[in-house]
Amino acid sequence: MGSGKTTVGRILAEAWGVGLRDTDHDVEAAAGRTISDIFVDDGEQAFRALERKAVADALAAHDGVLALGGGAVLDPETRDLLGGHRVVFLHVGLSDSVKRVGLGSARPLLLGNVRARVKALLDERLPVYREVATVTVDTDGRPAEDVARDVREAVERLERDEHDQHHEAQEDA
Ligand SMILES: Nc1ncnc2c1ncn2[C@@H]1O[C@H](COP(=O)(O)OP(=O)(O)OP(=O)(O)O)[C@@H](O)[C@H]1O
Ligand SMILES: O=C(O)C1=C[C@@H](O)[C@@H](O)[C@H](O)C1
Ligand SMILES: [Mg+2]
Repeated sequence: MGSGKTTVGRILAEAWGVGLRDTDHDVEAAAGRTISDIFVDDGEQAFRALERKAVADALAAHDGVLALGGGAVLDPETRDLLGGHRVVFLHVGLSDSVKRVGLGSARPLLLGNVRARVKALLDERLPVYREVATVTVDTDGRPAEDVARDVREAVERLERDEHDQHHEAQEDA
């Protein structure tokens, strides 16, 4: 949370001339309720199911940058949906994360002691984020523009490599 998905996503979408979609926004639009209300009324499991559907729908319909909810990759089926896509992990440490989300956060998973909750979530999730990511960029103490440039260079490098490998394979055939 607060790693810069929306901010960096917007810069990238503009640079590539594509659209930006955000599954948190899609879930709220589809449910006609806020994420906080969904968590309070129906619980996290119900939210993850709506989120999984939002990710599947977005991947099927949207050819651009997709910002995922911070916990989307915790769901194994959502992780499977991401196979074959470029997944960017914007790494943020405890102190920058807390600064960015604000101590008075309305996020359902941060209720209580924000710093302690962010630490627990980071500890628990880091291994999953690292496993799912094809590109990882550190965001601590760095402007969003610099982060976006690193993501762009890394993704474009991957695409060049894939393109070259594809041509080499064709030449060998
Ligand atoms: N690299 C950065 N350095 C400093 N502040 C940043 C950086 N990236 C984003 N921010 C600021 O941190 C806040 C959260 O950023 P943003 O909304 O982009 O994060 P997010 O990952 O989309 O969060 P969420 O979990 O709510 O979806 C915003 O106020 C944004 O301006
Ligand atoms: O980290 C999380 O689990 C969440 C992050 C937000 O993007 C929202 O998807 C929701 O508040 C849950
Ligand atoms: Mg966001």
